Amino acid sequence: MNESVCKITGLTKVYGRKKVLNAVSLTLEPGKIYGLIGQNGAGKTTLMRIIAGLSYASEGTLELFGVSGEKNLEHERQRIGCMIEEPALVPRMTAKENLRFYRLMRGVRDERVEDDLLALVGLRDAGDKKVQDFSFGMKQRLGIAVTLIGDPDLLILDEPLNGLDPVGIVEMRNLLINLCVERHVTIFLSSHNLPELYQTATDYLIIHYGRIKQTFTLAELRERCRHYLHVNSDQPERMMQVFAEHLPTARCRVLPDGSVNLYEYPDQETVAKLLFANGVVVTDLSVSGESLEEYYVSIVGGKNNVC
Ligand SMILES: Nc1ncnc2c1ncn2[C@@H]1O[C@H](COP(=O)(O)OP(=O)(O)OP(=O)(O)O)[C@@H](O)[C@H]1O
Repeated sequence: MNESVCKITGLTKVYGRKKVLNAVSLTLEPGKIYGLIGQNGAGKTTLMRIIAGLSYASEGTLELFGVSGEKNLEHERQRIGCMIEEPALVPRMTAKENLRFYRLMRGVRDERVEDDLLALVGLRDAGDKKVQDFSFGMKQRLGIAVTLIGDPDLLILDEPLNGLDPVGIVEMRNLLINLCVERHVTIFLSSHNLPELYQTATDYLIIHYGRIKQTFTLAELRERCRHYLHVNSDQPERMMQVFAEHLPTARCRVLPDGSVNLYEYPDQETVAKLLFANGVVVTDLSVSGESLEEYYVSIVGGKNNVC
């Protein structure tokens, strides 16, 4: 079945006079891990809360598993597991008691899920330990186990990597990939840890000031990140003038040392000839690749971006 897991059209959320989500449209397809990227306050949590039914849109439509309408959505949301901000765990209860509590709340009869889920998130030996004695990473993993009660088809995780140490991050990555590959869970997660997201997600969405600025797959990211032209010269300011005059549509990023990464440039030779013809001595002209982090900055702009 090829039905989308989530389809959003023209979604807007207004708080007071502020539009925190602005005409957001996106589709989440089954079997993928979507990484939602955006700076603080971009609207990531708000978007996730609306999909999860914890908040309502001011405008726009939301479809889950092919159905829309609030009444139907309420039913379909049983197929969603979500952890938005800190996992809601009861510190004085053990891990197993927490799972039991949520299992009963969700009306799942089979108590074997408690042990199964503890094993799945790597907490098999910590089931009888009180959550107040858990490390942060253990709480995050137990939080994920809670979201998996009821065998969800869509998992929404807001900053699940926050506060994890390097080992915890790798464990979380393996867990998420395993859930997607083995259990066919679609995952929608947000994170500021872009190097990690690069290794975990299959698809990306960049949200900027409440708007979806770009969506792309990992393959597209690799393709786009493969080439940019790094140009250095002995006259950085003159070089920028030449680019502004002759390559007005080229995207570029100025690095702190005055060198420039050019994206979507005509071709290497044209750029070299252009600079030469305008009396700029080029000291470096090389094609390189970039990271997700650099790509993100080139899309949303940073203080070093001038065009
Ligand atoms: N209940 C609320 N009332 C008023 N404004 C809100 C409310 N919730 C969020 N906002 C505002 O909406 C904007 C988006 O917030 P949101 O938490 O969705 O951003 P975010 O991308 O998740 O940021 P972060 O990376 O810091 O978690 C922010 O400007 C925030 O102040």
